[in-house]
Formats: sequence, structure tokens, C-alpha cells
Amino acid sequence: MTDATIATAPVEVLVQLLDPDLPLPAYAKPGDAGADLVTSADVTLGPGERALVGTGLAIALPEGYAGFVHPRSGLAARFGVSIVNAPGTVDAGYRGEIKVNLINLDPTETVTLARGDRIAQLVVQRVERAEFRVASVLPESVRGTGGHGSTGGHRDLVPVRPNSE
Ligand SMILES: O=c1ccn([C@H]2C[C@H](O)[C@@H](COP(=O)(O)OP(=O)(O)OP(=O)(O)O)O2)c(=O)[nH]1
Ligand SMILES: [Mg+2]
Repeated sequence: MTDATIATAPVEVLVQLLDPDLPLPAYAKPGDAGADLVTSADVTLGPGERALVGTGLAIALPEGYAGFVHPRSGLAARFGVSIVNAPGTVDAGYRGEIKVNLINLDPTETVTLARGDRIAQLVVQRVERAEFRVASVLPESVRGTGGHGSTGGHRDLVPVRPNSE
């Protein structure tokens, strides 16, 4: 089945509208993974500035689910706006307002967002709960302890610092 509109039944998420004039989280297109969240206030972010922004929503996710607050790629590409703790994690038991820690990563431009603008997207996912057990030896794996670039691929990537030749 390739039609993105044909999907399994959606999971029901109760939403408390803390600000009745603001919308529910909304999927912009069929098949979208993220439902857009809006800012409840006007926000101005100078270069490098961040702000914890309300969305006017509180939700109750079913047990076994979490919400992940992701940046919007359009805001990132056009204005350099991202989320400090991307993706933010909304626990199933959280009943407070969903907030978004926006940051303007542009080095020179100030960005202005108006109340009601879509600032982030909420991805609802099933999550496993782990039981952590101490082990003195871990099972072997092909990767082993290699990480942090151990597979290469950075040969041509040389860090360039401003004002250095
Ligand atoms: O982008 C986010 C991330 C988190 N939260 C809310 C929901 C989440 O359930 C709660 C706690 O988030 P997290 O566990 O990431 O933060 P913490 O610093 O560990 O806080 P706490 O000590 O309350 O767990 O804050 C948001 O509203 N937006
Ligand atoms: Mg926590």
C-alpha cells in the first residue's frame, strides 16, 4: 500500500486548549509525520537568541507513547530558527503546556514570529520502556566500541575557523 492517506487507525490524544483561539496540532498533509504546533505569543529573536515559547496546548498521550517536538525545516532553512533541545520529549504523563525552546541560529538576522505562526511539529511515537540490568560483559557485536566517526567519511571535511588562513 503506497497511498499515504491509507494508514492504520490514528492513536487518540486528548488535547486541552489552554488558549481557545489557537488551533489543535494539525498535520499539514496526509501522511505527514509531524503535526504543527503554533506559538501562543509574538516572539522576536535576535541573532543567537532563544526563547521558551508556549503553544497554548496541553495533551494526554496514552501510556507507551511519547511526543517529540521537532524543528520545522522551512523555518530552519529560511531563517536559521531551530529548537535548542531538538527533539524535545513530551512524556505521556505530562499535563503542562507544551513549550518550545526556539533559537535563532542566524549570525546576523533578527526573526519575528507572530502569535499563531507554526513553529514546531509534534511527532507522536510508540516508545519502549527498558529494564536496565547490570552486566559485567556485554554481548559481542560487529561495531564493537567504534564510534564518533570510526567508519570514516570525513576525509575532506576540515574545520575552518573565522579569521584563520
Ligand atoms: O520541548 C519540550 C520538551 C519537554 N517539554 C515538557 C514535556 C516533558 O514531559 C517535560 C519534561 O521534559 P524533559 O524530561 O525533557 O526535561 P527535564 O529537564 O528532564 O525536566 P524534568 O525534570 O521535569 O523531567 O517538559 C515540553 O513542553 N517541550
Ligand atoms: Mg526529564
